[in-house]
Amino acid sequence: MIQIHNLKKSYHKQTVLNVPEINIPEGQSFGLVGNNGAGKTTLLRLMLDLIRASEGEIQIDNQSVKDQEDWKNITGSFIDEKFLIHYLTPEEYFQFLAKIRGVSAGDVSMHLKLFEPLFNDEIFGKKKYIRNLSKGNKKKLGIAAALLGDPKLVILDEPFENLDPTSQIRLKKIIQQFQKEKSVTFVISSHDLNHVTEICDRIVILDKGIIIKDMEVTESTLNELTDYFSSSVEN
Ligand SMILES: Nc1ncnc2c1ncn2[C@@H]1O[C@H](COP(=O)(O)OP(=O)(O)OP(=O)(O)O)[C@@H](O)[C@H]1O
Repeated sequence: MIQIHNLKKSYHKQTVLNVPEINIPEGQSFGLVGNNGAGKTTLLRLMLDLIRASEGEIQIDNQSVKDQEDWKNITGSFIDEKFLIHYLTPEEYFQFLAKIRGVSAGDVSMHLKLFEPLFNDEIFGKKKYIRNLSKGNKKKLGIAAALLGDPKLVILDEPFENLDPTSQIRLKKIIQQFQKEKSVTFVISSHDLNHVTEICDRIVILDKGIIIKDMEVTESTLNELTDYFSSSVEN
């Protein structure tokens, strides 16, 4: 689904990301962890052609993200609040998305039904503009939007950040449902080691833009991650 080759990103001659090779097969849930400034968001932004690489290439579904367009039809994403349209209400935003993604009103309603427990009656029917939603509720809306229209690939930057504990558990269940029933490929960055090991099959640790570990998730992965991040505390 995603192929990364010789990827480098530099700012003012300083390399912030250097990834020789990553291949993410279809249906995999790929987790990205690393301390602040490790390069996680940079990698996700490069995947979505929001910034341009200094060297190298990313392909989604065998298409170069910087030169081709069709990959956009199969990709859903939520990186930050800038992805939303703040002067719309959530209802208007989903009507807009339905139009551009060719999703029927019935399918939008069915989709939003899946998110009802997560939305907790705080997002729709409140006559509020998106700009007036809380940080956590904006995030919930953005994730629901990313998953609309049966995307084959979904890219999420820190989806659990700013969500209350109940919402984190509800979101995890929704992601697991999409993994099981729709075989969506996920790329998820997170600082939450527990959640990321629960929902991902593979986890990559980035540090200063470099891949430190690339692990298939097993029963021992959470301990390995905890050991890795604790050792940085001791050093
Ligand atoms: N536009 C920019 N100009 C200069 N440096 C940048 C720019 N964008 C990102 N960087 C640098 O790139 C590095 C990686 O940043 P990035 O946001 O990808 O890290 P991250 O792993 O997502 O961190 P966090 O966990 O804090 O969100 C950081 O050192 C950051 O300062």
